[in-house]
Amino acid sequence: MTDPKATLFRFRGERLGHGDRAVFEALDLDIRRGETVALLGASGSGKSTLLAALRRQREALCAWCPQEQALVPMLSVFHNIYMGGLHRHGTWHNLRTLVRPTTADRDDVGRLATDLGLTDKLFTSVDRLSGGQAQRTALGRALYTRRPVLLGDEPVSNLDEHQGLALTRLALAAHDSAVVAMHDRALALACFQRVLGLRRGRLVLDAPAADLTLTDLDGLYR
Ligand SMILES: Nc1ncnc2c1ncn2[C@@H]1O[C@H](COP(=O)(O)OP(=O)(O)OP(=O)(O)O)[C@@H](O)[C@H]1O
Repeated sequence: MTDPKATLFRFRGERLGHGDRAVFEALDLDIRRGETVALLGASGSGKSTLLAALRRQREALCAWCPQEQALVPMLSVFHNIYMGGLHRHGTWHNLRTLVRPTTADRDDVGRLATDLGLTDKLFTSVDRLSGGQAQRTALGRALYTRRPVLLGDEPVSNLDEHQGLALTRLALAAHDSAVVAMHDRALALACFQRVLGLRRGRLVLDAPAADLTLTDLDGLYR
């Protein structure tokens, strides 16, 4: 991927769904490298289905932050974030980290935890975190993969407005490209270049965020 405008994701008349059930009957969509895309639409409109399909196209490039988080509750914030970087180390290093992390890894993950406001929770197990703290841990695990394309499914939905804005900016700054599903229309317009709007498995809006107002987005929820 040397061309900064190269196509990153491409769908042509594609059917996307779950087993026999089609969510998108015939999706046409291009997303180029370097774009930051907010994915909006009412619950059930197909955002997660589309994100999963994007991930299947470019799995090795994608930092994945799923809605269901899939954290390991009995392990610490440190270990859950560290899991995002398992692929960068050998099996022995990863096993050893479970018991006794190196200073270098503690510092590396610790810096990220500080950016996420989790410094004092670094060695707290995830089952003792608030919903927002757990969500920040899941975002940390995605950031720690250090892959160039962020795919996020409502990654800051449990955070207050200010923290949601700050951490969205932090996450976007750490990636070349991003596609992030959300319900916060103001966040979409404030942080992303392009907005895609879905309604019942159809792409009904595709426009630069700079050309849109909050009112333009209301139609997606009617
Ligand atoms: N595993 C599944 N099996 C069958 N149908 C599914 C599955 N997951 C989602 N669906 C259906 O696909 C449609 C789109 O769901 P999807 O999760 O993509 O929507 P969404 O826009 O991400 O919703 P939300 O905002 O609630 O997360 C819905 O009608 C949903 O019921």
